[in-house]
Amino acid sequence: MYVGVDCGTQSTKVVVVDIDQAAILGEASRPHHLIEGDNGKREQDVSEWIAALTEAFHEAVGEARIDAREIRAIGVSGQQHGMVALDADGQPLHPAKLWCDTETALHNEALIERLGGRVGCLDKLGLVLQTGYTASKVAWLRDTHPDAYQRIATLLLPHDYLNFWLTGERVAECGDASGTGYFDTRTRSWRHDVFQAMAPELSPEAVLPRLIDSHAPVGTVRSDVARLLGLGDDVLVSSGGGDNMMAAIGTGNIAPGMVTLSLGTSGTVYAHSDVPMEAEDAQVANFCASHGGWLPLICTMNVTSATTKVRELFGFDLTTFGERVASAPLGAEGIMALPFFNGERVPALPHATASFEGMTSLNTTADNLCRAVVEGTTFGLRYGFERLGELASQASQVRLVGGGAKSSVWRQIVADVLDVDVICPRLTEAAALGGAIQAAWCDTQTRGRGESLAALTERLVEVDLDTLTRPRGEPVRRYQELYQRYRQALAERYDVAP
Ligand SMILES: Nc1ncnc2c1ncn2[C@@H]1O[C@H](COP(=O)(O)OP(=O)(O)O)[C@@H](O)[C@H]1O
Ligand SMILES: O=C(CO)[C@@H](O)[C@H](O)COP(=O)(O)O
Repeated sequence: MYVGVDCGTQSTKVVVVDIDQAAILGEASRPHHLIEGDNGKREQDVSEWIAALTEAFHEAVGEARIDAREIRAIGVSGQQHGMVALDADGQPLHPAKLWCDTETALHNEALIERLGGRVGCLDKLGLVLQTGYTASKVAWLRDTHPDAYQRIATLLLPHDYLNFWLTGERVAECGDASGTGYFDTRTRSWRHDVFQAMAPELSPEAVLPRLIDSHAPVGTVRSDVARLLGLGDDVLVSSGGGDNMMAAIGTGNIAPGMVTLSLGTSGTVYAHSDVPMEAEDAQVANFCASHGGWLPLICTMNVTSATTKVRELFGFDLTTFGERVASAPLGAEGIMALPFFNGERVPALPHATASFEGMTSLNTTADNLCRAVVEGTTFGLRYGFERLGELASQASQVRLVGGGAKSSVWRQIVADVLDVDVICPRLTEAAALGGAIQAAWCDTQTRGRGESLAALTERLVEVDLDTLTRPRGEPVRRYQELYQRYRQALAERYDVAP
């Protein structure tokens, strides 16, 4: 029996998987609260992650009707890029600053310049720093909270922190480490020189966690945590990884030829690559995968965060929201949303704000505004999909995950806007499933059975044929025109090349 945990932006999900029966026996989630500020601040209290994990774990195990002592290993997935700065006692020095925090955008720009611009970043890191990466958050802490900064003993990412809570070990792995901004994604190693340029008072040898391979264990669960969760002795914790890396595993995207697209708080599009990607476009992040290989990725900051904002304005539940989107005509009668409620990463517009264009006294209806925000976020993903070049365009099918993938009308909009077949895995909580699969891989590698990751994903990742959605001729053509209008708006308003 294996457990996968995914600490996303809005909630922590837990799944219980029986790999012998190839069955998902239980799943549960608990929400987190976001600490927001007008200046782009997006933070979370790490104790909420622990509480959510613990509660969701008990519920998922209960639903699975198993004894928790049957669990052999746990794999943890986490929202990428967040900064968890710990003191010498392992206590957080500040709430976790999240991937979607844009308060640190100016620090990011300064770091890029310090590293020698786009060329210097590529040379040192194999990717160009983007708003939200961990490095700018460390620089921000140094500027704004020098006392806390001076006391940093360990710098972890969100999933590293949960691994630390589970095991007491301060460890990192290459997939999530790729998004720190002080890690060379080609050689899969920390860049101490880059770290020191950003944080000269700290010793990288001391504060950066030990790197392990994706299939290696972080350690075993500490006895007090084992008691809290009802686990037996010697429960392994696998390396885990960033949520996109783990969702790659959970969608079977571990070899070339497949694309995963996530409609979560963020929107992401990514594909496996056997070699590091030398992207022309700085917006493509050449991340390492958490299963070996690389996972070139683009990320937009406004997907369900934007749709939720509009949905809640009208007081709609998810079902009503889906019905309203479906009942508005394609193109929302001329209303187009640039949904940058939280700035944007791709395209790089950290200070942008959201706008709805083309509103008149006749077309300004709740239905049209709901449809426009879904279409606008999907246009953003098409922009990202195009940046991935052949890696995306050669895919014959896109695997759709994240909360928004549960909406059939949104699946159709994605298929029509991207002009590609889309399908969901049976478990759309793909990052949590990826955690459980990686845990099984780690356990069987460590304890003898030696099952390959490919064999495990083949057995455990199942697509849901009922969700297969194909692009339709006329809507594809109409969305092509509307996407051009979206690009035109980006060019006029923000100088993004058309
Ligand atoms: N049927 C649906 N239609 C639109 N949005 C949905 C639907 N179901 C869930 N969501 C949204 O998905 C989001 C959660 O997605 P998830 O991938 O779990 O996010 P994260 O991992 O970033 O926390 C929530 O904002 C939720 O409102
Ligand atoms: O920053 C990125 C990817 O680079 C985001 O994808 C985060 O990893 C958050 O993921 P979700 O909470 O939206 O799943």
